Amino acid sequence: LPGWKKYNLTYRIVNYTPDMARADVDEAIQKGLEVWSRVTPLIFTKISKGIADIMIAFRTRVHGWCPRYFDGPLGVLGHAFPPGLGLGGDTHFDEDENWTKDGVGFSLFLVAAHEFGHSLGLSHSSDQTALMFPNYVSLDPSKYPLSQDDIKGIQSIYG
Ligand SMILES: CC(C)C[C@H](C(=O)NO)C(=O)N[C@@H](CC(N)=O)C(=O)NCc1cccc(N)c1
Ligand SMILES: [Ca+2]
Ligand SMILES: [Zn+2]
Repeated sequence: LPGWKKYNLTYRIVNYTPDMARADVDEAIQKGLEVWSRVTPLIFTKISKGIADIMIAFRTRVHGWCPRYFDGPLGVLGHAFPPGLGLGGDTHFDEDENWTKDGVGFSLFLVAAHEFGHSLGLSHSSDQTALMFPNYVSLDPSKYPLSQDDIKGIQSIYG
């Protein structure tokens, strides 16, 4: 199965976007993870140093040893690697985007929830109502962003 072999996962926010208050970034990431932990036995624990299962960073263009790169404003908003050692689970957000809590720009919460779907083993869905649909649809973040398709997908990995 393409998932993690454990339910207790750690995450670390390696750096912060200047677009938002740190507390708002922490909250958006935590809520993005909660979207998935609500429907699975998964437990996420935040650590502030060392190597976490899910390393989260804001990057631009070619960055570090990451095999994928970003494309400036718009287009690709983020990418995440499927479960595994090293880069596995890691999530990068394109710092050339305008990240926001509830204003102009892209909702960090919504994009994070989508990326974490990848970090947990999901690929894109053709269901237009799914969070894992390839294209960003600015849903009202307060609404429950998971569709039945998302729930079926994640529960097929983490029973
Ligand atoms: C080929 C991939 C590296 C594309 C990349 C993605 O899917 N990352 O997970 C991405 O950033 N796709 C954009 C596509 C776009 N510019 O509309 C996106 O918004 N993905 C994040 C997203 C956020 C929230 C909801 C949904 N459905 C998708
Ligand atoms: Ca971009
Ligand atoms: Zn995606």
